[in-house]
Amino acid sequence: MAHDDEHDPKTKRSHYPLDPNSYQILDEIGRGCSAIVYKALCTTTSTVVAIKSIDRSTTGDFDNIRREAKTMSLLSHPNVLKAHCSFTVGPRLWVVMPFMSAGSLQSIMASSFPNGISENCISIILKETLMGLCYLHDQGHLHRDIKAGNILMDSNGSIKLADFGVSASVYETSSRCLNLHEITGTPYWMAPEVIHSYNGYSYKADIWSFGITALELAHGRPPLSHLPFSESLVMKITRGMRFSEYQKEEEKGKKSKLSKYFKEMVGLCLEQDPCRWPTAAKLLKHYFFKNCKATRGGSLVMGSSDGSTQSNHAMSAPNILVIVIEM
Ligand SMILES: Nc1ncnc2c1ncn2[C@@H]1O[C@H](COP(=O)(O)OP(=O)(O)OP(=O)(O)O)[C@@H](O)[C@H]1O
Repeated sequence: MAHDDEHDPKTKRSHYPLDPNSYQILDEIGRGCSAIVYKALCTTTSTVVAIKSIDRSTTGDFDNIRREAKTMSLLSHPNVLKAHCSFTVGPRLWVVMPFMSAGSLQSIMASSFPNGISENCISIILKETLMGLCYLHDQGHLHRDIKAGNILMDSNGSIKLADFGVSASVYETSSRCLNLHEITGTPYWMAPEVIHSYNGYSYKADIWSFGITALELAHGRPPLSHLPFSESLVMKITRGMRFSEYQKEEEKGKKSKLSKYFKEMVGLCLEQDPCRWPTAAKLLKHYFFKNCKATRGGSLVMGSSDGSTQSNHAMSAPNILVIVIEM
């Protein structure tokens, strides 16, 4: 049974001290553009946590970062990574959050599934991600950087949407409209309308990135990733990105490993006309997600490279070779 941090009294936000001396840094997990993420032990709660340490001096828009921390601490959904607390430590902002021991889907694929993961697993991962996205949209937030690198998994298979580094709260914009005339996100996953930016960023541009993420999980990399960033942008703008053409190219001479329901679902996300992109709630009702159960209903069991299966805790991302769903 997947463990739900938000509903565990041991991990309630108020239990986490706003004092750096209460955290013992154990390891560096990774580095992003302006942050270092550490695995740490909270000595007062005896809980392992992740701490995102952001350097104020190297971040242009510190307000945006504070918004990230604020947004993360106010959220409460099993599929959205919540911050336990945040506070400043000298020139840095520390954001304390649950530690997701299996890492991101991108790092899991890089170490064990370079050509993508099975459709059965994809359907569960995407359904959980979409439930998190639905919640964010309902709360008036855009994510703006949906990709496998921002979908985190813990050792018992629960999935959380993370990294609000570029998210924006719709309710914090003065006009309360959905046109945020900024280009943010990671180019391969960005919707053409965001690149054009004449329409601004809407909820539905998250849906485009969600569709790109589905393809990333299926093939191990996002479409056009063989091109440099700038070329991939030009291609999207000048030629439009036709999902059917991309899929034909991917499957040239091979038997398709993807079902018609997967292709149909992704096709909806990557419609050329943004008006036709479904909302997250509508997409969740798609047949592709009908028969897959969320992990809290059962448990994600991860098979190791020696062929054995383990229910949880003992697995580390590099050992994950097959993921089977036990219902
Ligand atoms: N709560 C967490 N538990 C475990 N690993 C995490 C957690 N949060 C982030 N990570 C990992 O830490 C690394 C750095 O994350 P971070 O969000 O700073 O940067 P990024 O997403 O790689 O890049 P960017 O700067 O573009 O956001 C990533 O590999 C990420 O998967």
